[in-house]
Amino acid sequence: MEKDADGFYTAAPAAKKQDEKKPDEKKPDEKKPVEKKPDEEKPDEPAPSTNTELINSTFEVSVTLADQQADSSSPLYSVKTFEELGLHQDLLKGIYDMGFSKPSKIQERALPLLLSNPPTNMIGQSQSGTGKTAAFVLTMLSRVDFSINKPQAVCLAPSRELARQIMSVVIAMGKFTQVQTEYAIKDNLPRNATRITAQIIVGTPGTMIELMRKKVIDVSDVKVFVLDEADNMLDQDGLGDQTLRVKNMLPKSQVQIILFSATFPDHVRAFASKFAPNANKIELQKEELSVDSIRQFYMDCRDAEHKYDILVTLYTLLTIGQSIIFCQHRHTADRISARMTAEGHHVASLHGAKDATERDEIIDRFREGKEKVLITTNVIARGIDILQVNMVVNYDLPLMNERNTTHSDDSRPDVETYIHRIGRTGRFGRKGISVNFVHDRKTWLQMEEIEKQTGKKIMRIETNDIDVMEEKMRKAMK
Ligand SMILES: Nc1ncnc2c1ncn2[C@@H]1O[C@H](COP(=O)(O)OP(=O)(O)OP(=O)(O)O)[C@@H](O)[C@H]1O
Repeated sequence: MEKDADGFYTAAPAAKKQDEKKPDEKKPDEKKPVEKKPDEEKPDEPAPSTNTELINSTFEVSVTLADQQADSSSPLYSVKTFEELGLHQDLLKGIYDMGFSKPSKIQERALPLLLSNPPTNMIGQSQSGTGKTAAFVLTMLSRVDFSINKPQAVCLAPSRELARQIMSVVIAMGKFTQVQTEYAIKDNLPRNATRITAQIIVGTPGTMIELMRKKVIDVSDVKVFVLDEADNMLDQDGLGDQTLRVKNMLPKSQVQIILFSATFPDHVRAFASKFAPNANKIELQKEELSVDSIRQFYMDCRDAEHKYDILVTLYTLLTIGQSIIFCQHRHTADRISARMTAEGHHVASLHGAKDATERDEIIDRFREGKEKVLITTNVIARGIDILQVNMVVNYDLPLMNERNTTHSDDSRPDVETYIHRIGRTGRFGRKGISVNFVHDRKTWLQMEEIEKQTGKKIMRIETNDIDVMEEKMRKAMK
């Protein structure tokens, strides 16, 4: 199969891990109030290594995997082949047609468990960009009886953008099968639709509930229920209620429940075990949560306005590959993009307040590389797989109060969302960098908490000398 313009199935060599240190004495003293941190307060960091090549998204996957074989701790490492995983010939053809030559570690470990009979539930965790989608898509495709024109597999995702992406994988992997598919996302079906006969349905919970309630989706033959970004889908502060309603509409027995995510915070893990009883579990240790191919940085900004100035200064660097800029609020995303556009820069903004058609157009343009810089909110923090994205900027750090609107004063950092946000880059062994903007004591402490919880160093890039800043960034991107 030809690769799409969005370059879904290409890969580049993995980044080498850097052993860099942020001097401890430069962190604010916990006991004393911390002043704003002007750049000159801290010495510069050691320059990152430049001995790797620029990301080349036209490299074939086999190159990446050959590289990865050497490191058995890599989430991309595998000793098995797809043939050994017992997949149907038509699915093998689909996989190879996508350019996959070997399973990744999560695929190697999860697929035998997912495909064994009788079907067993699964709670699977693996870092961002390591191939979880293929694991659950292959399971759905393997379990569907193509001679029956009724829904048999239902997959929920937290955003329409992710649902559309998952569907593109279903279609690509199922290319040599007779699979029929349908979306359950807003404004997709005609209002008078009466019955979906497709075997695999991918959507978001609200629309899925509506279609099941109206019996447009007949659930009686459903045998696989997948939650991608499962911790988010089950979180009572998020989509938990809706997801539970969908589950309660499915047949009580016979349904294999499959939960996948890069993160499973403790409070969700317990609920996940009830939601998917007796599940096989593949879990990550806390220190393994994010991949090492993402190099993390921060920039000291004097105040909120300085954040904007720095972002504008970074513009050329943001467009070397593609970049995603995450903001806390929709209005911030709109305001920054309007201002940058007025100043002659080319950026796009995407958030949940835009209508469905516009959202689809924006993400498609970004996928195709027609937009290089996307300013957005948490709406695309999870799952979105665009291989050319080599930089993520946390213009605002993610906070718990965005997740839980009933606790609007909760300014603790949302570490899970942080892990997912930076995971939009550095996918399947590619290199990527993330940059956090911090501008006062509060944001500094939030970032420090993220660093503590993820166990990964976040290195400083100075902002007081633009040339030095640019130079460092360019090096980091190599
Ligand atoms: N076995 C494989 N060989 C080569 N490329 C692969 C393989 N499996 C997956 N990929 C590619 O790796 C990229 C990341 O995969 P995927 O989107 O499934 O990651 P993920 O684990 O679901 O990430 P996230 O946690 O961000 O949702 C995709 O572009 C996918 O096509």
